[in-house]
Formats: sequence, C-alpha cells, structure tokens
Amino acid sequence: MNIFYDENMPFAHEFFSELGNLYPFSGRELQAQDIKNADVLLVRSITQVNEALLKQAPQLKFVGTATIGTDHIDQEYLKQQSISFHSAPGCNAISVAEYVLSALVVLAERYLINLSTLTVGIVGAGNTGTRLAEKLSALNIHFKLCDPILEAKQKQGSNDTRQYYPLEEVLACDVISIHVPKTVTGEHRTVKLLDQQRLLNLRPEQILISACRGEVIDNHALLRLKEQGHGVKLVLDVWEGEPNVLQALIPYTEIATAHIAGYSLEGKARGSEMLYQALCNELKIAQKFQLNDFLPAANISSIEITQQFDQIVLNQIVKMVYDVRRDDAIFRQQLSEQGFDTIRKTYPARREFSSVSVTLSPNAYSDVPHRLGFTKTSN
Ligand SMILES: NC(=O)c1ccc[n+]([C@@H]2O[C@H](COP(=O)([O-])OP(=O)(O)OC[C@H]3O[C@@H](n4cnc5c(N)ncnc54)[C@H](O)[C@@H]3O)[C@@H](O)[C@H]2O)c1
Ligand SMILES: O=C(O)[C@H](O)[C@H](O)COP(=O)(O)O
Repeated sequence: MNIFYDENMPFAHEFFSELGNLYPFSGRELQAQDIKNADVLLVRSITQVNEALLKQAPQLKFVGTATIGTDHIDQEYLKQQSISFHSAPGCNAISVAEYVLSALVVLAERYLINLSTLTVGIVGAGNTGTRLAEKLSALNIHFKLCDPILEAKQKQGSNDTRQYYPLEEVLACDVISIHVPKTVTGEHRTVKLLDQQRLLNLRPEQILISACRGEVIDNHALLRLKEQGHGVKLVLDVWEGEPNVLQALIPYTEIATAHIAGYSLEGKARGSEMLYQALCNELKIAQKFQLNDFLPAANISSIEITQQFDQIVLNQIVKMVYDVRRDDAIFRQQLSEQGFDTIRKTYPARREFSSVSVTLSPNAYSDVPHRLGFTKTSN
C-alpha cells in the first residue's frame, strides 16, 4: 500500500510506516502526477483535494486531512469516486483555545484589563468555541455563544442545553472570538461574516480575535477601518488569501500570527493519530500505537503554585506554557523574508497546558489550573 502524507504531520512515520510504503510531500506543491500510484493520501489544509489533483490516481481509496477545517476538500467528488474521507474533528481545538487565552492574558497585561470584568462573544460553538468557553468558565469570565445551527438543533431536541444569542448581540461583547468554518454558500455562509457594515459597528474598546479562517473577516474593510483610526484591538491568526497576507494590516494588529493557533504539538499530532485510527478501522486491523507512545515530556513538566490563584498567577502559568508574543514576533520579523508557509513549516515546539502537572500548596488550593487543562499532580 502506498501512503502519501504531508511532511508537516508529526509522527506520521511512527504511526503509518508499518501499514505501507511512505511518501512524504510538500503540501502546497503536490501535483496530480506525484500521486499516480497512491492508495492513501493524507493532507493538511494547504492542499486542495479535488478532481484536478486526483484524476490520475485510480488506486486511491482513502483521503484524510489531519485538520479540523475541511474547506480544502471536494467531498462531493470523493463520494462520486467512492474514495473514503476522514478529517480530524477537534484535534487542535484545545490548542486554539489556549492561543485565545494567551492573547487575552497578553492584552490584559498590556492594557491593564481585569479579565473578570469582560464578556467574551464566541461565534461558532463547535469544538474550538466550546473548548474556549470551558476555559473561560474555569476563570469565571462571562461569555455569550452564537451558533444558529446548534440553536436550531436544540429546538429540534438535541441534548445541548447551552444558551445562544443573536449574532449582533454577541458581536457587541467586549471580546469577540470567531470559531466558524469557512462556508461559501447557504443560509449560514461565513465568508465575510464580518463585512464592512459589521466592522463599522464595532466599538473602539472591543477586542476582535480570529483564529478560524481568514475569509470570515473582510480584511480590506478592516484595514480601511484601522486606517481611519478605529481603536478596535485585533488578534489575527488567519488571513484572507493565505499565504498572501494583506501586509498593510499587520502594523494595526495587537497580535498577528501565521495560522498557528492550532499548532501545539499535541494538536497537530492528534490529527495524525486520528487519521491512523481511521485507516486502521478501514483496513480492519487493530491499532498498535497511540499518541502517548510518541509524545515527549515537556521541557518544564511540573510546577508548584504556592500563592492564592489570581490573575497574576494565571498570567504566569499561561505564558510559561504558551506566550503568543513569541509567534507574533516571528510573524512580524520573518514574514517578508521567509514567507508564510516557511514560518508554519518551521514552527517551534509548543505544548498544551496538559503537558505540565501542577501541585498546589495547601494555602493555594484552587481547582482553576486543573479546569484550565493543566494536569493535577498525582500524590
Ligand atoms: N487557526 C487555526 O489554527 C485553526 C485550528 C482549528 C480550526 N480552525 C478553523 O476553525 C473552524 C472551527 O473549528 P471547530 O473545531 O470549532 O469546528 P466545528 O465544526 O466543531 O464548529 C464550528 C461551529 O460553527 C458553527 N457555525 C457554522 N456557521 C455559523 C455561522 N454562520 N454563525 C455561527 N456559527 C456557525 C457550526 O454550527 C459549528 O457548531 C474550522 O472549521 C477551521 O476552519 C482554525
Ligand atoms: O483546520 C485546522 O485544523 C487548522 O486550521 C489547522 O491548524 C490547519 O493547519 P494546516 O493544515 O494548514 O497545517
């Protein structure tokens, strides 16, 4: 069996080498002639999988994307060709939530904001939006969810008991964090969900965070708004037209990064693991490996908190594991010379909160670190 996989999939060799011959490829450069003898194709979001790519691959039976987003896959075409398709829902949702939390912590320090006074509007309450909501709950930070699709399912009797709010109400919150897929057509289209009019409605003291897909915010309209002196604070991980970023927008952002919100080692590697599981299921063979077989220990793998848990301690432990300013600096300094894709391919190691076990001395007892995702030290 010939397995072609994106070179940017951690542990792909470890997971898949016993299942067939492995052929790594560079995601942006893959061409139809490269995969003529592929049985399995494993991609990331930068490879457009459609008829043009697959038309010369008669043996292909399995396509997987080690990502949450699936907007780069022509699923209708795969169905027509009886090629099975698997994505990795939720694989990097924790990573995205930790990115947003790190950004909030950094902005809270930069502008002396008390996080507990804020209301966060979360647009899209799926995997990433939900993980963020859980972390905000742990911190007692108020949030409002908008998700008309889940709201409609609730009305039809789903088990979801969360409260949903109209989009315009959620867009009026102190912080807006967007977590929708890229949807080009239909009632719930998200391309330019934040169009010129909605951007004009923003208040100068708001914070707007986007770590979903660049096309959800009209980047040119956002640039015009900022050029007119609007105060809205921007945290942008994703950009319209990646890898070609509207560079004039970067100086107007508080935090700008190269679509790496989901790039924790765990988040990316879970994508590899989920495709391994899917392929084993398809081949009807037992899974021999799991992610924990390969994940190394974090550089700092245990800490003790000795004072009462407050925003200062929160800032310290969040930034100890992941300080988003590192990725912001890399983006600003290296985008022109290295390019967007190289920054992503050479992304330095980043771990999730769970890689650190936290001990709390008796006077510091709090369940917040654990609820945020840190591992409880076992006695
Ligand atoms: N920056 C990154 O590194 C990164 C990482 C992971 C995911 N993503 C992107 O974020 C998107 C969301 O990820 P997820 O795991 O939460 O996906 P998900 O599918 O679990 O959840 C998306 C939610 O958005 C809702 N939704 C769809 N259209 C909407 C609309 N018009 N208004 C409000 N809600 C709407 C859906 O009902 C769903 O509940 C992915 O599709 C992907 O494109 C980016
Ligand atoms: O959709 C996703 O899962 C994320 O956007 C993911 O981080 C994309 O990473 P890429 O496939 O572009 O490396």
